[in-house]
Amino acid sequence: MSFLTIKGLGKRFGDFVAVDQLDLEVERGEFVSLLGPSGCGKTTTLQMVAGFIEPSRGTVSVAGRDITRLRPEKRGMGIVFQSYALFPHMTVEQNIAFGLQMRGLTAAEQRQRIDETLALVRLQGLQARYPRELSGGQRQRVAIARALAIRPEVLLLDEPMSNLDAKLREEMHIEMRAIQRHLGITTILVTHDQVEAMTMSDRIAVMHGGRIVQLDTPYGAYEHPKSNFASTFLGKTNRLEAQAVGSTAVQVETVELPSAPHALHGAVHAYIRPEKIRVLAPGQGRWPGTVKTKLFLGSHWMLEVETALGPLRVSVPNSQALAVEEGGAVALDWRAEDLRVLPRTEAAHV
Ligand SMILES: Nc1ncnc2c1ncn2[C@@H]1O[C@H](COP(=O)(O)OP(=O)(O)OP(=O)(O)O)[C@@H](O)[C@H]1O
Repeated sequence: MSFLTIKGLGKRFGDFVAVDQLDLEVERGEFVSLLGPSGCGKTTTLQMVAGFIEPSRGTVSVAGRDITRLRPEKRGMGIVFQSYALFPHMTVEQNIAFGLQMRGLTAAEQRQRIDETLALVRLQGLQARYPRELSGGQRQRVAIARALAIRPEVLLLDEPMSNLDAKLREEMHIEMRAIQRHLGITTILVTHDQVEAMTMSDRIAVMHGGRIVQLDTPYGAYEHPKSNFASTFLGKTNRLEAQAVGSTAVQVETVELPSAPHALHGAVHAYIRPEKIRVLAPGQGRWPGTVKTKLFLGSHWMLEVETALGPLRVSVPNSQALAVEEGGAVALDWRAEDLRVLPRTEAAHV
């Protein structure tokens, strides 16, 4: 049985359905991200799990116990918000100690817990500082320390990295993931940042319109998106308007393209990721093209190539020699199984 179970959870604000019949089972020690665009219902879902918003329907259970009507402070959950919500008039140590005092730990127990937690988030030596005397990254560590100090069974993270600069954010993803694994703490992260979700999660719940439209490993969600929404929201992709032909091909304009196996008929979308396309010398691949744009992005080049199928974005790793310039002729090719096929129309909410 799963550790954290969300069943038929829904929230209406007046006539507006913010979260619609959401089901999710999270295993003990698992890290699951709720990933989706602004307004898809991620935060509302997290707030219902935390107990700050009362659900219109459905239940939340932890270890088999229904906690849907339990007050937030009785749920034993650690929470880190985007704003960190530190107490400005308290030192780092006092911020961390607050939850421990509320739980009645003795002074000696508090001391030990604070020292352990400061070491865990690498903040030793800063316990006497006030939040205003810390950098953004340090403040975020205090917020994480405060959530972890109470040894929660469940950790809820609401866009906790979004105020950090890109480099620090990347470091924190790796560090936070290591801490979460080390403690084996069941975690739900809310984010609209797909890299964040992919780096940290065991599984990603892709959300759209108040529902989970795909629940998968990061690799599965990226490589095998099950909807047009998931396909375009996670990573970059080229989308072709096509017609299904048999079960292993599609037709684009008058051109037939072998594809990954599908069971579709009629109008479809065919997707090919930029990094799945190979750039070859003219005549050496199936699709002749002209390079319209060539951008250097550090780890890779991004090309836009005009072809008979339309403009295609192609990503070429920096490790690969790329002799072609803008205006130059190339040939493109890819493996049939990398051309994914999905229905063109989806249910209204997907
Ligand atoms: N108290 C409220 N009253 C009315 N509508 C609300 C309320 N809270 C949220 N909503 C609406 O519910 C929808 C979902 O909001 P929610 O904050 O859960 O989205 P989100 O996916 O977390 O987005 P973001 O990433 O922008 O925070 C939004 O359309 C929002 O406007």
